[in-house]
Formats: sequence, structure tokens, C-alpha cells
Amino acid sequence: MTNVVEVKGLTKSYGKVTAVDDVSFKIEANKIYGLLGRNGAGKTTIMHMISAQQFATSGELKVFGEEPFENSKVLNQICFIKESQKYPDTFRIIDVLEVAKTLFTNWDDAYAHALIQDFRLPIKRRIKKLSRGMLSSVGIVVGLASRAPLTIFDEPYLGLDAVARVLFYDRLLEDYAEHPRTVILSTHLIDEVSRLLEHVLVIDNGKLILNEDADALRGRACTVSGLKSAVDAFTRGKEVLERTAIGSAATATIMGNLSVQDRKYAEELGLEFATVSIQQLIVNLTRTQTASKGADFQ
Ligand SMILES: Nc1ncnc2c1ncn2[C@@H]1O[C@H](COP(=O)(O)OP(=O)(O)OP(=O)(O)O)[C@@H](O)[C@H]1O
Repeated sequence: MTNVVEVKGLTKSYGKVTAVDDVSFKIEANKIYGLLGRNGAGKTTIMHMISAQQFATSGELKVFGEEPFENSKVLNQICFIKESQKYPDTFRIIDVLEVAKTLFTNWDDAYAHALIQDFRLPIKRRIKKLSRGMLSSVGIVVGLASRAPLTIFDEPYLGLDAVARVLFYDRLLEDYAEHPRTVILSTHLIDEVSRLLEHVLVIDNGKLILNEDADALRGRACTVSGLKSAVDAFTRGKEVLERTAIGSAATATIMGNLSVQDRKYAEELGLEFATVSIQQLIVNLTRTQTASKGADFQ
């Protein structure tokens, strides 16, 4: 399996702030990755280092097998779409497409124009006159039509309505099936994108706390609820991510797959269980990590 990105001990400090702290991971070709985490976790900093917009303080970084800095062979294969892309004042949407056409080797102009229709974008309108959501849609069109071997979407949706977001997910999945490439998607809307993701990386306080196949993650945790005494008996010796109790009832979120015996025991105790979504799992994990560091959690 070819790795598109290989990161070893990657660290980025801004003075006393360690934004990315000794992170190691690999990104395989032709998969959709979710780079997830709370605000300020270090996601953008990692994506900026991968796309050579920032230097690492230390560690190793290889993109398409090479160092990305001032390396046009590598950078020509990357399309980075960020939340607040800036364009020259005079640019219309059509001008953005014309420039993108010259930047990306795999650019599909017919597809770009079809997407412009899908997102109902006024192609001759000046960028500075677009609504916030329209501006996000322009970024999405460029990201999709670039068909770049490594396409990075960093929170591409500011102002985008639910219909346009679903359109983005659907088009991404359809086009990715026909033209496989590597996609890194950073977002807070984890529930919305979880069906798209094949692999999940979670960053918390600059550290990589989860690096796992999305399918494995889907069955990774469950909640049990019922009488407090029964929940306590059942969870003894298990890794409990969260436990809440109201009166005599309690709910606990536990890590790991339940064995057949576990399920039988839970039934005997009269407990109910439910699987935990990827979003809920990540909320629990990042909350645990933060709490265990003694930081305030709001
Ligand atoms: N230029 C900078 N100077 C100083 N600190 C910075 C700089 N850029 C980022 N940071 C800090 O590094 C940390 C990580 O920021 P980063 O933007 O990578 O987080 P993020 O996970 O992308 O957050 P969000 O989800 O809110 O976009 C934060 O504490 C941030 O304040």
C-alpha cells in the first residue's frame, strides 16, 4: 500500500504554545480521512505543514514520498480548500475556475461547470459580491473538480445550508468512486460526514489520540442504561468513558465490543444498550483526555 503522507514525531510550536505535539501517522492512497478534534486541537496546523504552508518545528514529514517544501512535484498534486480562501478583488467565479484549470493537472472543466449548476452559483458574479455560503460552494467546486491526488478540505462549509452540504457529500462520494484519490476532511460536523469517512484521526491538545478505521470505530463503544446498581455491576472492570446517573437510573458509555457473555449478562441485569456514534465517541474521548489533564471543561 502506498502512503501519500508519512509523519513521524511531527511537532509545531508557536513560542510557548505546542500546537502539534509529537504526532506520527500515515495516510494511505485513495482513502477518505477525517481529521477531527475540538477547536484549537491542531488540525489546521497539521494540514498547513502537509501542504507546505508552514514549517514543522521538528519531526519528519514526507508527502508523496518527498519533503513538500518548495517541491513543485509534490505541491502540484495537492489541492487545499480552506474556510476563508482569499481571491483578488476583481475576480468573478469564472476567473477562479480559469485559474484553477491552470493549476491542477487533473482538472475537469465540464465537471466544474456541472457543479456550478448544481450549487446554483452565478458564474459571472464577482467573488466579493457572493454570500458566505456561495463562497464556500466555490471552494467545494474547486476542490472536487481539481481531482487532485491529495485534496484537503479544512472546514469547507462556513455558511453552507444543509441542502448544499448534502450535495457536497453526495458529489464527493460519487466522484471519488469514479476517480479514487486521497481526501482529508477536517470538520466539526462529524455525524454528517461519518458515512463518508474510511479512516479517522483525532487530534486533541496537539496529540494524536485516535488513528483508526472508521468501520472499526463504529462498533467501538456502546452505552448501557438501567438501574444504577446493575450498570455499576456490569461496568466493573471495563473502560468507562462516561457515566451519568439520575435518581436510581444510570447510563454508562463503555469502550470495546461486547462479547456474547457480556450481552447475556447485560440482559440478565435488565440493561438496555445502544451503539455510540463516531461523533459521540469522539466527544467522549476528547472530554476524557481534557479532564484527565486537569483542565477545565465547559
Ligand atoms: N500563528 C500562530 N501563532 C500562535 N499560535 C497559533 C498560531 N496558529 C495556531 N496557533 C495555536 O495553535 C493551536 C492549534 O491551532 P489550529 O488552528 O491548528 O487548531 P484547529 O484544530 O485547526 O482549530 P479549529 O477547529 O478551531 O480550526 C491553537 O492553540 C492556536 O491558538
